[in-house]
Amino acid sequence: MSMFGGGFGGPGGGPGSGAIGGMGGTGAGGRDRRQGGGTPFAGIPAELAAGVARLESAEPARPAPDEPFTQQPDTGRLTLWSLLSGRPGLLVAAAVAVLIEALLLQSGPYLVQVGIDSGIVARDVRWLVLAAVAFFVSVLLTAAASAVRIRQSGRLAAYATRDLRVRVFAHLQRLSLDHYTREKAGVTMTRMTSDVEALQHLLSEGFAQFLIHGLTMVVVTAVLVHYHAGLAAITLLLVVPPLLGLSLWFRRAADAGYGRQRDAIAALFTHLSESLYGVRVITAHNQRDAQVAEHREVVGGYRDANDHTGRISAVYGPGTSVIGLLGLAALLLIGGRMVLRGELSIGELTAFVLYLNAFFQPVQQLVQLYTNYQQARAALGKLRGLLRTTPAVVEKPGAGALPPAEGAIELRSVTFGYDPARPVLHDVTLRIAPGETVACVGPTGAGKSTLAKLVARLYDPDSGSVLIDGHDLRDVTLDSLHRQVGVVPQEPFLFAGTLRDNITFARPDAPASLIESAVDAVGLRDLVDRSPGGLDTVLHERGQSVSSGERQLIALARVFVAEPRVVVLDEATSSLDLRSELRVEAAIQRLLDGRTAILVAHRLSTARRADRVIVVDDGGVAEQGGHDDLVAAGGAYAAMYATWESHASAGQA
Ligand SMILES: Nc1ncnc2c1ncn2[C@@H]1O[C@H](COP(=O)(O)OP(=O)(O)OP(=O)(O)O)[C@@H](O)[C@H]1O
Repeated sequence: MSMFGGGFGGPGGGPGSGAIGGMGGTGAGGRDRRQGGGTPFAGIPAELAAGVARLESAEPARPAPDEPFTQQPDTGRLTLWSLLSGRPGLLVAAAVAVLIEALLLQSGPYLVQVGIDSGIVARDVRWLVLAAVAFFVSVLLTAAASAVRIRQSGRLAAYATRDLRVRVFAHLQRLSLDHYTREKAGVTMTRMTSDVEALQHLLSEGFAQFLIHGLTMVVVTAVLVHYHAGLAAITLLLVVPPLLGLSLWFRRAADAGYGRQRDAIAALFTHLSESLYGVRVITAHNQRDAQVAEHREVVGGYRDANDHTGRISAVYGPGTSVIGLLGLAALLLIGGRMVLRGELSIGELTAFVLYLNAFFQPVQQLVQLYTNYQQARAALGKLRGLLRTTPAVVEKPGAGALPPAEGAIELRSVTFGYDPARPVLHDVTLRIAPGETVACVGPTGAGKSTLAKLVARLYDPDSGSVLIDGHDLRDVTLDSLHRQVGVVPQEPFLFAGTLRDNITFARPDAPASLIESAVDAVGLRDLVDRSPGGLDTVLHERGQSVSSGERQLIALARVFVAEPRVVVLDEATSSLDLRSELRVEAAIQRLLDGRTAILVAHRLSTARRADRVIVVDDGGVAEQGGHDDLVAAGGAYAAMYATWESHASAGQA
């Protein structure tokens, strides 16, 4: 198993991801953009450079976040209110605009009544003109209030969701490898895309509309009572109880429905991301039709979830319409009789009908909004769940920095299992001297990579402790640890960015001379010279435009530039040609010079050159010693070596 295998789209860095290539940090390209060079504009023709610079200078500045990234778990609350109240100024401005808009909207029917009763019926043209002008002004004012409301609530939503996205992303950076092994990438993608968008939709439009329509209903009720208390009571009694009953049913049915819809979207994203990531394997194994069939199944699940929510909405929407129209019919009958009896003017009945209509319009809108609200609530629940996930590897509050390390490593009675009930390593005790290179060998799945992961503190032991220079890794800050322990994973991960971005990933401010010596030391000079833009050549996503051997060399250069005191290197098993293999080996040799190193050695040629070999088997260190001594001792290592040697010579023959 690869040191970083499983989980999130291949190799992943640990928390903080200091010298580690992986999930950690922003993409190399992103960082470079902030520094003003590199990726996006490398290779821009000179005649376009001025235009590009102009466009760049017109872009809004995005200052660094107020709060720096910390390793401490996120303990903040996540509620709709916490999202809304983050920018009180915008909230108040939007709320005031909502209030004005809702009140202005209600002036229409009243002005119609004045126009009819005081203008048309009383044959007074001045009142008619006055009512019409007032109507016109109120429409203009409503439009202005509406513009302010849309602008402010849009800004509020944009800020709130940006903060939320950054907060969840920071949390993802904090989570440790166990999370990425357990959780599917597609599910996390859904949290960050579809779920956040559902919230954004509610925050930008939904809440303001909720308030407008809610207020409208309250104001209209008051106006109806004012016009004719008896008529208002009869009408409302006829419509409100069935409306309430129907809404309660919808709430219950929708709750389950929208939760299911969120899960279905996550499953869809998961399948999509996995099949995109594995497209080469799918093609090579001729599984495209099977993938399509599987995707049809997953999409079918999503369709079913949508169908369910669509079905309940189809009952609720028309149901409320019917109730409203029946109410209007009853009003026409009862109100009409009152007009005939002279208890109500014709203008009042018209206004009453218009107001009742104005009472039902929000109900229709609220149905739609309620759907949005339910979706957002389901999304919020999922995001809250993600934020509550605690990393297995946490930094102690008040942990001190690991002082510049000599590089002495010690494992004291370490027991560890991914499932604590089934330990992979049992009571392992090991000391590695500063500057020593130790090669871990042993059967597949014996726990070699696990031992290396514990030294890089990608996991914590279940019992016992791991120490560097006598400092328990749990007592030092993750940042200071990862800066001094460099990890080269078995499958190096490259970011979409330039060669330089990838080499300086762990140390963006590395001096040019160090980058150049890293390139020479690991044997990347050929690649750099061959590439059209030299170090500024843009690599494709996940480094697909370079060979696997070159990816390994770049990963080695990355650690070289980071200058850690301890190197943990999970050697790749991929078969390189002899020349590449020799190049990688020479690069490793140079990288390890003067550093303490743990090599998970799959090639015994690597083990042969180490200061000490440890054979990991049966949950512990079965044998250890110098290569020659172990071969002479005739134990497990000697047997492995004899087998390897005979294969190697057969291969060469
Ligand atoms: N993230 C994980 N979750 C659960 N089990 C794991 C995980 N990673 C490794 N294992 C299991 O732990 C055991 C030790 O794995 P490890 O990767 O340390 O083996 P290894 O000796 O490095 O193997 P290889 O030579 O194949 O790289 C294996 O049985 C493996 O299946």
